[in-house]
Amino acid sequence: MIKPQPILLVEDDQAQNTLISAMLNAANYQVYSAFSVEDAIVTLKSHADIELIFTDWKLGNLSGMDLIKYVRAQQKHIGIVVATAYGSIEHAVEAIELGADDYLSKPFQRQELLLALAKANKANQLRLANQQLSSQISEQNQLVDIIGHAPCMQKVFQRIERVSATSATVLISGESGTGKELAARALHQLSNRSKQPFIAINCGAIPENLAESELFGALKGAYTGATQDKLGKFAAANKGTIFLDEVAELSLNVQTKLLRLLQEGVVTPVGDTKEHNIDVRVLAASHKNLQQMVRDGLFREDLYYRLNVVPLHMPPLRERQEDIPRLIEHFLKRFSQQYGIEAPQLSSTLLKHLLNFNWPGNVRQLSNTLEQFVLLQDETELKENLTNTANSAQTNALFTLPSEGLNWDEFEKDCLQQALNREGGNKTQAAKLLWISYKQFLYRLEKHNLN
Ligand SMILES: Nc1ncnc2c1ncn2[C@@H]1O[C@H](COP(=O)(O)OP(=O)(O)OP(=O)(O)O)[C@@H](O)[C@H]1O
Repeated sequence: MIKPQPILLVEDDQAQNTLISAMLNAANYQVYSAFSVEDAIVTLKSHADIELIFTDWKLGNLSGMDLIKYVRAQQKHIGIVVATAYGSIEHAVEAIELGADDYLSKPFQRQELLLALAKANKANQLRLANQQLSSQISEQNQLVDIIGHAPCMQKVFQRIERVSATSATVLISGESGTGKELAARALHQLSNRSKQPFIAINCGAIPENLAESELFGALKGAYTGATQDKLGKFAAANKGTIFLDEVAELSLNVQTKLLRLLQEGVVTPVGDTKEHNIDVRVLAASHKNLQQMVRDGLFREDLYYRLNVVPLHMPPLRERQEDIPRLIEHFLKRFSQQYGIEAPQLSSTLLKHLLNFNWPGNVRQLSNTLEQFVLLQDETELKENLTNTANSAQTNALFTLPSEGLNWDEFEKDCLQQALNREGGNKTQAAKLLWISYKQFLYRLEKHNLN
């Protein structure tokens, strides 16, 4: 036998109440009877399982209208059917406008009553499904602290959610300011390591000669100035997550040690002979093309594959313009709270400006721009700044050929020579400076007899 469905019957006429109760009981409803609006509210509060109400319109001092208002204000998923006096269509209209699902005009047949209740049940289910859907949608507007609703961001969210439960290494790519560190933090926060440390390191900011001891630790006396044992970042992040930003900047020597950690789960501090076990999840990021660096012999291929178990690409802001209004709202709120200043209103022309700008510095640039706007509240200056950035980006992007032209061979030779001079004859570094592979660099040196 199907479990009876709880229903609240609100009818102030004792005889009617008993009659309708009997009809409903026979149709497998579990009836809670109330004789006034106040009575009904008390019953609703004490029986959270009630999802259906059948109420009379006229109820002493109050009316069905007050009950509908109360229920809808509580946003409860409750189906409501109202019984109105014969001929009072205006009450029926009012009831529906206020959120009742159906009405019955008195007198009504048993069959009509059951049909109206079935309709209200259906409407109720739809409301519930809609609310679940919209709460899912609003979840997808943001994952931890990452805001984004564009389809490309939804893919990012899905991937983060899928791999956050694992300890898989993730290589996060994307231009500067696209939220790579934010994604790494989200991966950590959604993992079961979230209570353990999250350590972010900018590999490009550590001097090459200190990188090994910074990351893997060092024993006292291992190098000049090591007056005591030094705990490496990996050991500090034990059981947690380490985020290696600008991983492309690590020297080949450090890359080798990192590979050993990823393969064996051990580190050897500088000056130590023993290996130490470390349980750390490694996340890495780079805005450089690591695959190209592998081809150029600047990044270990085996390490690249170890890091790139799960690739995660953060799209540039210009490819998800639809997210800009949401981000603007987020940053205006954040900075106005941070500085205790009321958020300024954006004019529609400024908004258009912000939407059409191509944001070479991505979300970071948008955030900085809005921080300045909150502080200065100067729309003209903001527009000017954006225009200047756009112009300078354009000038930087293009090399201006002198009007008289140039001797290409001489120009190339000059660049090679200057790069060598600047890097003290170090060909690997000189090649990097010119953004060409080491092989290409050697080839060009030979071409110009610069060997
Ligand atoms: N989707 C986003 N939602 C909200 N804030 C964001 C988003 N993306 C980036 N930000 C904010 O923009 C700034 C830059 O983000 P983050 O440092 O994560 O970028 P990044 O890609 O790691 O940059 P870099 O390569 O220069 O280190 C931070 O203040 C971050 O909070």
